Amino acid sequence: MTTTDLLNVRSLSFAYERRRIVDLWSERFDAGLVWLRGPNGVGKSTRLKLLAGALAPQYGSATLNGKVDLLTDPLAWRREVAWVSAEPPPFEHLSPAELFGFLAGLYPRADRARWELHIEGFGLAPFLRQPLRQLSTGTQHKAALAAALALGTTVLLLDEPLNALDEASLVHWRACMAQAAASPDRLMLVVSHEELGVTPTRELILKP
Ligand SMILES: Nc1ncnc2c1ncn2[C@@H]1O[C@H](COP(=O)(O)OP(=O)(O)OP(=O)(O)O)[C@@H](O)[C@H]1O
Repeated sequence: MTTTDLLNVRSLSFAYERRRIVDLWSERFDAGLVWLRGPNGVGKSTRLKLLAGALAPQYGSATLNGKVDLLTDPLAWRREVAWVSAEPPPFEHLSPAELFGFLAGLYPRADRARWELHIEGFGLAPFLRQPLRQLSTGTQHKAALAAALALGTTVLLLDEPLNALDEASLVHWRACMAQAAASPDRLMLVVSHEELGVTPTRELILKP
């Protein structure tokens, strides 16, 4: 019997100007929660950006479920992959509710009921109608996480998701990661310098 990897990264390469940061990166991922680790500057965020389609690789590609290719099917790829960067979320003029409404129009399996559960879990109800730029760093981050978690994508890429989360939000976030670790058909790929607080399906440690 042959099995197909959920995510197959093949020789992905990227250089900022002339400095090669990601060099022929090949990796196979199954479903679950993967903790991507490594020292500062090793290229963790750059890898997430490449997989998110936010940076274009200079060589190599990646395939989802043996079907959707990063380079040749970029629109289908984007519908299957959500990314929350370590930066404040884009569209700072939108409120958390508007952010989800906007993203829900782009992702075919976005689920409002699931989003509402994360709004409750992260204690975001009082902030739903305020522009993101008026919210605290942690609240903006939670709004981005709540939206991303509800998009129903096959892959969720998260860069330092534990940053700026208060204790109550960490409890909810850890429950989300534990659920991701048990998923049979979705991948949550997390870059974090902090301990996750749950057991990942796999740890992937990058070396300089
Ligand atoms: N826009 C850019 N232009 C030029 N170089 C960049 C740019 N963004 C990142 N780099 C460089 O690429 C390298 C990898 O950066 P990246 O952010 O991917 O590392 P990281 O492993 O996520 O680091 P950290 O743990 O500090 O977040 C670093 O040397 C960084 O200086």
